[in-house]
Amino acid sequence: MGGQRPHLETSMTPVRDLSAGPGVGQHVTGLPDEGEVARVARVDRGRLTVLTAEGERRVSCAGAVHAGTAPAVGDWVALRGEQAVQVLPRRTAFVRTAAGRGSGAQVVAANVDVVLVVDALGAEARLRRIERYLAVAWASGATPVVVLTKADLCADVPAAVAQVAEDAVGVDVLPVSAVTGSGLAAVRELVPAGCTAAMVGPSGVGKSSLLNALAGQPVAAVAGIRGDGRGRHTTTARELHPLPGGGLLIDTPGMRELALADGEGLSATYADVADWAAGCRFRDCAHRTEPGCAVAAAIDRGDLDPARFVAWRKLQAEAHRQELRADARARAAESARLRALHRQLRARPGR
Ligand SMILES: Nc1nc2c(ncn2[C@@H]2O[C@H](COP(=O)(O)OP(=O)(O)OP(=O)(O)O)[C@@H](O)[C@H]2O)c(=O)[nH]1
Ligand SMILES: [Zn+2]
Repeated sequence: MGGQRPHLETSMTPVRDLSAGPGVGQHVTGLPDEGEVARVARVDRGRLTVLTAEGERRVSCAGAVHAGTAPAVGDWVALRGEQAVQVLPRRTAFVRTAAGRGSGAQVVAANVDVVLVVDALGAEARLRRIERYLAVAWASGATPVVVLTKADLCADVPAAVAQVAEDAVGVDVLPVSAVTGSGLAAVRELVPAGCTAAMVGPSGVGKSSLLNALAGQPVAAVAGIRGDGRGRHTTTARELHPLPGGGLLIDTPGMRELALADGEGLSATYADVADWAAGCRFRDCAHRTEPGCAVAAAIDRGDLDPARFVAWRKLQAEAHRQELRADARARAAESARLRALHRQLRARPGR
């Protein structure tokens, strides 16, 4: 979704970067409205909780913001006084297409660099489920990493990691335990200063525990010890959490529900790409250098985001690999049958 970063006045001293993007406190030029920028940490009913160099603030949205792009967690907004007057261009965006009814696409998190696809090692790895989250992550423009929690409950961590790694082509897979702290350092390294990460994954796999462990303090309520039943975040209203290393971690209910809402699977996520591909001249078009390739044409015209195409192709390749694996088993069975037949023929006297 490669939006342009706003041009920054380089003579200004950066105050503190609230992880990659315009430095907080810097002035942003090249925008209709000049002003201080801040990072959206929460959105409720049109009011924003934003992080600035001075700390957390609550601001309202100016009319122009109401009319234009609705701010999401992770957005950079230009402030004027106590109002957000503009949403700055996004680098990446997690989009939830509202099922049915025409409320359209909703951005649930913006400017995420790394997506932690969280699943637990305690139970059988859910490969299809992880794939679905990976598809959504790739589509956002961010880079996914699989984080397998509850390593302390797993008897053979390397084997479980290898199984997921074999399936999640080109994606790092990291085991971690919020209980023993093993693997936490490697996850922290994924979210250094200047980086914004977000978590996706089903309920109960340990996302809140992971966030607390990474933050080094309890910022999110963990199942079983959240007492008042008044919702997930009991100690803070933020959905964007600064980590000790300088990075930021987004944990918002919208992200948590993302892939579950998208149960129809990959074809629905990438229906547009499949539509373009159906228009190629050759039925077996690989969408590389073939003449009459409708996908390449759509990319050239700017109708199809190349990152989205790459994501789609990765998933296609993965589906193809699964088929080949099934095929290989079928071929092995077939050649065993033929070998047996040949042995019988050779053994037959008087050929
Ligand atoms: N043994 C072990 N248990 C863990 C670990 N991480 C989380 N848990 C437990 O797993 C349960 C769920 O943890 P949460 O952190 O609330 O999971 P969540 O993904 O945030 O769940 P939701 O808030 O429902 O989305 C809790 O009982 C945790 O104590 C871990 O690394 N090891
Ligand atoms: Zn093509």
